[in-house]
Amino acid sequence: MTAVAGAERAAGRGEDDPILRFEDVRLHFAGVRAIDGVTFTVGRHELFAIIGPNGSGKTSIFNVLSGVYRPQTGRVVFDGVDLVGRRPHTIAALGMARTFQNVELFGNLTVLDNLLLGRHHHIGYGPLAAIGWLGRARRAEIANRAAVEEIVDFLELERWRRMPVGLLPYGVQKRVELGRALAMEPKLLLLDEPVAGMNLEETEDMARFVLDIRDELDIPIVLVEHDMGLVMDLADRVLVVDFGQVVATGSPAEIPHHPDVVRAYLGGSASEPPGRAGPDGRGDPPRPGDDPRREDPR
Ligand SMILES: Nc1ncnc2c1ncn2[C@@H]1O[C@H](COP(=O)(O)OP(=O)(O)OP(=O)(O)O)[C@@H](O)[C@H]1O
Repeated sequence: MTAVAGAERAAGRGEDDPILRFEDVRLHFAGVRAIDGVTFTVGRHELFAIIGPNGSGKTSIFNVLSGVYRPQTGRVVFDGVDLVGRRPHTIAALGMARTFQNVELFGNLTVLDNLLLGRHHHIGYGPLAAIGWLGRARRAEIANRAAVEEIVDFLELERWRRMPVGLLPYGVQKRVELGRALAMEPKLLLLDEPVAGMNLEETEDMARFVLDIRDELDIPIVLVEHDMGLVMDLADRVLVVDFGQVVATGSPAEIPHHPDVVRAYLGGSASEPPGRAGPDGRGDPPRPGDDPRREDPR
């Protein structure tokens, strides 16, 4: 970790000049209020987690951030640029990279080629130069390959670098997807359930890489994750949403004891200890389908 980044996080100074402002955003689908007036900021050195029961609006927030959904009202300001109404590829080019709940890679391409695809915003030359393999195209290609090799090194992917991604274990595929997002040299990384479906060893590896991205690469991260142990271990701050609204925002130490958070997860009183689906990192994490209160209209 850079000493500056750590000190700034500890002092909470990331919020004075946040990389991201999500301001009073509302996104409705017919009668469903997927996001209902949510506001938060993410600091420039921060690992910010979003948690909530199934159907509470987490993915919708990611989809608004990355331009998949356009909110009816509210502002999303990323590094000084208003994102509402911009297309996903424009937002990606502005420096917001995303991984998905399910692996979205080209299974028949090698690890190296999948990572190179993440560099397409950095190509910087036209088709003629590419056909002629002219100076500019050649230099860019060499630089892109060097950048990709650094990622291979950083994420410890050496032994699989020339293998088709489709043949690799699931945990490695998720790591390649993370690598492809890093290949974009993002200013902000959105991680959508990065350890979903992983075994313990793969989860521990992923946790280590996520922390290294924040601390060594100094890239701020927004994390949506059902694994509460992971969230409480990694996050600087946690936002809890339910029914599209903010329940609480606070440190991992504060959140499990927040009365409204306990109520949101258990539907019980604040004096009840967090239990099976409690956000304390001790109980089983809530899984898709766990929440009996909601029908998914999709
Ligand atoms: N495209 C859509 N059309 C209609 N309703 C939608 C759409 N996308 C999301 N919703 C609804 O918005 C609400 C929030 O859904 P969202 O997927 O954001 O929740 P989530 O917290 O990510 O859930 P999970 O933890 O299960 O992934 C749900 O009621 C969902 O059914």
